[in-house]
Amino acid sequence: MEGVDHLADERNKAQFDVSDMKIVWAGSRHAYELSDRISRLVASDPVFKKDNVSTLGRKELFKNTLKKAAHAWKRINELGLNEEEALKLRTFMDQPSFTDLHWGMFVPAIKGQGTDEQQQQWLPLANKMQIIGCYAQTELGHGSNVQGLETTATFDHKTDEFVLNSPTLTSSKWWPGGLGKISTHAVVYARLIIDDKDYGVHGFIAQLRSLNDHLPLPGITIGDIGMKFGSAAYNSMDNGVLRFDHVRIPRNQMLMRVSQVTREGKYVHSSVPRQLVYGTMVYVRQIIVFDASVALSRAVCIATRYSAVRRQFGSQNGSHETQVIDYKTQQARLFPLLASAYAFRFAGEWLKWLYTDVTERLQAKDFSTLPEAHACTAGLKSLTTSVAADGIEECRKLCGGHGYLSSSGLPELFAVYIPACTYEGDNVVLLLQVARYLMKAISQLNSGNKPVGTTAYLGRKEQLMQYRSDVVRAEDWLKPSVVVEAFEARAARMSLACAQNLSKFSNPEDGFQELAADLIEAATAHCQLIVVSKFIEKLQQDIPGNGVKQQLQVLCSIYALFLLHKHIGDFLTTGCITPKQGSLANEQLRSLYSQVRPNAIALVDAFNHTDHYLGSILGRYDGNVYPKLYEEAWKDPLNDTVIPDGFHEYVEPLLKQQLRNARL
Ligand SMILES: CCCCCCCCCC/C=C\CCC/C=C/C(=O)SCCNC(=O)CCNC(=O)[C@H](O)C(C)(C)COP(=O)(O)OP(=O)(O)OC[C@H]1O[C@@H](n2cnc3c(N)ncnc32)[C@H](O)[C@@H]1OP(=O)(O)O
Ligand SMILES: Cc1cc2nc3c(=O)[nH]c(=O)nc-3n(C[C@H](O)[C@H](O)[C@H](O)COP(=O)(O)OP(=O)(O)OC[C@H]3O[C@@H](n4cnc5c(N)ncnc54)[C@H](O)[C@@H]3O)c2cc1C
Repeated sequence: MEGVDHLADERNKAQFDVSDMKIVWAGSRHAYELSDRISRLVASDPVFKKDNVSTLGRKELFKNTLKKAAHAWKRINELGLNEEEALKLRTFMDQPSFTDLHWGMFVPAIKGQGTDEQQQQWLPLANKMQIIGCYAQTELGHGSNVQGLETTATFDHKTDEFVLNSPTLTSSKWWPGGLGKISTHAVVYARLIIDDKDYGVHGFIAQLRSLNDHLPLPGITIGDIGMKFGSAAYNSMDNGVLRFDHVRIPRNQMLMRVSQVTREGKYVHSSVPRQLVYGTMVYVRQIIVFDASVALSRAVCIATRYSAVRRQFGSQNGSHETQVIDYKTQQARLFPLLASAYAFRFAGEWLKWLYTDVTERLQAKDFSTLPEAHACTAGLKSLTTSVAADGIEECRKLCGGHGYLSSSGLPELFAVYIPACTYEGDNVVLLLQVARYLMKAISQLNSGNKPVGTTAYLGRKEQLMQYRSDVVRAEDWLKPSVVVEAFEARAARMSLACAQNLSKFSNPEDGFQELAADLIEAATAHCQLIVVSKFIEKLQQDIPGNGVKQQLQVLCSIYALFLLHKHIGDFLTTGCITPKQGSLANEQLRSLYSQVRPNAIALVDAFNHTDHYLGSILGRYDGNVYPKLYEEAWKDPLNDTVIPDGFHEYVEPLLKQQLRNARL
């Protein structure tokens, strides 16, 4: 029934004020109002309609994306939107496009690695979109191993230029988004060669296409790398291939904040750490953590609303069947994901703070927190994207058969989201970076170097090795200090065990390779500890709103105890808890699920997703699922005609043949 709220009863059950929770989720009243206003603006604009994208062919899809990107830019200018509002508008457009890389990586790379002069030269052009840029780092042969890149930038003393070259097939740039068809410029990562000496990988600004006719400049071979996973998904993006055949660029197009090449061809390294060449990745990884909470929240919102609408079994004397959300198995699969979406939101908020702090310190030439920022962004990017990707697929299964329909929104969300586990650093490779950071922190304990930041707990090594949980009742697991101590002890013991095993190898690198699987488990335990701790810290703040804090406390406990239950092997084998304490945690978890149940719909309403952004019939705000599913089926192009194309050509002759055979 149109106009009826089928989920009204569910909404009435809520024990907290959903409008206050919306503000907590958004981060502030300002962020909520901005997000609410821009999401509605996009939803009401017919150009941003997206319900047909999954039936478009690649070329049509790409053209449709260009149209939307251009329209977004037009609206941003017409409405005079600021940077924050413009970013939201592009987010709610919800179709990956070249502009993501232009604003998300090209511009930040120039800001982070360019000198003041270079910023003055390039940023005004980029900010007005008079040039469009991408981030060309990965090659056909190397992605994770950045030091292994093969593209060269050789200094020519005579002409004061660099010569960009792709010496091998494997040195072809491969993957950069926006590169394939649209970018006019790129930040290209290449090995700097001066007088036959290799100075390693540096960033260079290169023009790729003419600003007059958009054709590739001489010496440049460029194109799209082809279809990717899914139908629409990331195929709206022109991930590209690029080869240079001795292409010349002026010397001042090397990004020179970290190191410089003088007119005389002298290489000068400034006081800035060389790792700042990787700074754009740190910036984007931090955004990706926040984005993981959004992606997961969309899937959870769809699965939760649909689970309240869907009924199976349990009818007695003609009464309603049971809502599937009331099945304990459904709750045990769904509610930890709901809790994770909130947990990642707060971890993302904290990471944004950490990133801002490290950026301010860098300006003041304090580089001390850079390793911590790298380890935290790498680790949390890995943890949150893996959980979000698996979580979206779990939400599809939670919606049964209808979850597999394109109109559920879940297949598209999954297909577009899963590369997050790979781009900006493969998740395993990034966890190994965290493990290196942890092993380094442990190796420095004996030299009196007190670990700080997220590794501070390792400084209490002796105490954590003695730790035994004192939980005696299920409710004890609700105490934040009890949870944090157990997670700290587990993480510390796993890391210390790795460090001890590493010390048995004469060559530490051999040991690191051999123990890599254990090391990533230790790194995961460390990252989970960070997320749990940041959730608990959030709850120590003043959180206004009727019942809001109580709901968040329940979600925080679910997040922590679900992890404890899932990784019970770690907690038991490290001797942090006993089997009895493990089963008490599980008992508490069951009780927490029952507490979430009446609030579940309101907790997903608090994400404030519009129906346009969700793009899901199963997740509609009004819960009017069946009539809309039925209506949508008839819109499929196959239903344009009663008899499909090809029937007369291929199937009818078969049927006729059978008929003839039968008559004979
Ligand atoms: C305002 C607008 C915003 C718009 C929104 C934007 C959209 C955002 C959403 C994104 C959505 C879609 C975008 C998708 C686009 C995808 C883009 C890409 O994928 S770009 C390519 C990304 N590539 C990678 O991530 C490669 C992964 N590999 C690496 O990062 C490294 O090479 C590494 C770390 C694996 C290798 O390290 P290794 O140890 O072998 O090498 P080094 O010798 O280089 O390092 C030694 C030393 O340095 C430390 N280190 C490493 N990395 C960093 C870093 N980034 N920062 C600081 N320090 C770093 C390392 O720990 C070692 O330290 P040490 O103390 O010596 O042990
Ligand atoms: C959709 C998408 C968009 C992208 N956009 C861009 C872009 O705009 N610009 C850009 O420059 N790049 C981009 N990339 C490339 C991306 O950054 C790389 O694919 C990513 O960094 C992973 O590197 P790889 O492909 O070399 O994987 P590989 O390193 O080859 O990984 C293959 C396997 O090997 C494992 N492995 C690798 N090294 C180790 C190790 N040391 N120890 C243990 N296991 C290891 C990995 O875990 C993985 O299982 C994009 C990629 C995708 C999918």
